[in-house]
Amino acid sequence: MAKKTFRIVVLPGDGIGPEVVAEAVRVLETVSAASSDVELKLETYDFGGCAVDKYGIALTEETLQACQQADAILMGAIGGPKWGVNAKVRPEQGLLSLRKALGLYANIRPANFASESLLAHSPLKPAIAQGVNIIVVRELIGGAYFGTRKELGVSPDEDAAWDTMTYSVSEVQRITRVAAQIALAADPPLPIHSVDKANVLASSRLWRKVATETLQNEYPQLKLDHQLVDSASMIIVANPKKLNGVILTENLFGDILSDESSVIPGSLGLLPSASLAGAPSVANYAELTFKTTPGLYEPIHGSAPDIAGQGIANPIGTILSAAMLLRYSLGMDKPAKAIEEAVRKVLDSRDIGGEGLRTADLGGSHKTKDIGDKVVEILKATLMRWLVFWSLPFLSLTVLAQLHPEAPAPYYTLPSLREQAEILDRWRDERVARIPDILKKYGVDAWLMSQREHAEDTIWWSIKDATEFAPHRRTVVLFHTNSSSLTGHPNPIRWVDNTGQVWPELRAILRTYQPDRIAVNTDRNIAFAGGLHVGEWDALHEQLGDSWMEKTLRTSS
Ligand SMILES: NC(=O)c1ccc[n+]([C@@H]2O[C@H](COP(=O)([O-])OP(=O)(O)OC[C@H]3O[C@@H](n4cnc5c(N)ncnc54)[C@H](O)[C@@H]3O)[C@@H](O)[C@H]2O)c1
Ligand SMILES: CC(C)[C@H](C(=O)O)[C@@H](O)C(=O)O
Repeated sequence: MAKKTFRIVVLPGDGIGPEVVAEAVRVLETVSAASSDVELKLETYDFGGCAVDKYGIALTEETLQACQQADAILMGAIGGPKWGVNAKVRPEQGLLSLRKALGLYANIRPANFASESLLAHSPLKPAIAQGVNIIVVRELIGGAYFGTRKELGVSPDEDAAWDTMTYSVSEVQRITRVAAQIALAADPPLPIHSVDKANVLASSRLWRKVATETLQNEYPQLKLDHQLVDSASMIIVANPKKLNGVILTENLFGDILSDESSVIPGSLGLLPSASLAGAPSVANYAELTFKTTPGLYEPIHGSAPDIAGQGIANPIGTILSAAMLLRYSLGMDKPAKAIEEAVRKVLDSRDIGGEGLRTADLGGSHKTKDIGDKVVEILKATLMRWLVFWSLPFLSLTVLAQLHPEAPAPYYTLPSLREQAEILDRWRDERVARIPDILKKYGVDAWLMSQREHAEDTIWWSIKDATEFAPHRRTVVLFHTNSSSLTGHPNPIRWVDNTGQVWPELRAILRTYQPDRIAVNTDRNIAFAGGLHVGEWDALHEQLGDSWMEKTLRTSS
């Protein structure tokens, strides 16, 4: 089978950029070489100060075109004193143009500990820093960065300069949706802290209103609070865990707050970032419907001119950016996790079984390349273990065939029907055990399924006993969260009804349990086998009455 090819543009940039990118590139090459179905094609282009020196501009047409055609971009860092704030052409302009041209409106910057062993390096006391897990979701192509501006010395008012901070409803809606998707990807979902300056700025009042409405209307299960940016910046140093979850904020505030929170885990050199043109991919690359989410991935630090050229920069932030690239743009979550695991092992101290490697920013003397070598070594071992594991049946058949060239083709026997039923029931138990968490994730307290013989809910087939063929005359099932007042009852509670007794029992249970939101499967299009059919919906309504039906939430199965 032909390998699926992903095109990755690499922009090493300036200062320590090329040094840290070289290590992340080796990591991606390792993943590509070990994969039997994916090939990562990496192409390097000039971007930033190095492009200013060669071509007079930071972002050439050729580089822009390559980025537009790529599945994802890996960047190092750009800028430096050579092209400082007073320079005619600044590399930073190239980065802003690239973000705008690619529509990279969602900047995701996690701040957490890649290894618990780094706690001592935090500028905060360990008790305050331990457990910090903040993901800043920063709007990246609006606000003061891209509003109209006037420089000093330009008429009409030559003594003045200004920038304007503008936001539209749709710009706030789309970044709020990305924050919500990221919050929902965690289990349980993360709270969202929206940060603004609504007590002063008009654009912040719009931000607060639209973020609130979008979350209330589209993601009512998520928790939202609002913080003013000045107080949020105090909380980040005084009690950062209070902001654990997703910080949703506009471009300029996000630039500042993400730098502030990023130093908590010990060094700027540790943290990755992603800039996306849409919500991160949740599908796997092997699924038929998979589509890449274009994105640019870079460490959160700059070009660190003070240490450039010495081979001592910390490459971890860039290596973790490569992991984010695999996960968010290419749908390759498994190798992404393997990279994160290898990084943790490299950083974990020796007394807990890690390698304890440290670059100078973390008080050590290991070089950039030492860290890359070790990450690659551990990653290779993991990927090799997977390869052997998956090819074991194939290998043993090949060996068998060689030992007995005349032997008939080997075949597998199925287990007995009783053993098959035991296996199927074990799978069923695993599925049902996940349901309470799924209910919590989607913010419902219960899930009610009612059905008749010959009008079965499709979900039925995945939760029934292996030896059951169809629901009885009427079968009603009520799933609940284990943390509810129904703890002690089986989950699900199930009634097989031939006498009509189910309804009083169900009403009694609901009265004791008092769920606020009850999910019910219905499907208007697939009358039978797609959830409740019309007659059963009416029966439910008649038996439960309006007050309970108002608490139901119709979900299409
Ligand atoms: N996205 C980007 O490319 C980006 C981001 C921020 C700054 N910059 C640019 O980078 C240049 C330098 O900016 P700055 O000095 O304010 O910030 P910086 O992040 O480059 O450096 C700040 C401090 O952190 C240290 N540091 C940063 N990354 C490190 C790493 N991987 N390992 C070890 N130590 C590391 C540096 O040595 C320096 O002491 C400026 O031109 C700025 O505009 C670029
Ligand atoms: C280099 C600069 C333009 C950039 C920004 O301000 O967005 C940087 O600080 C960042 O956070 O990536």
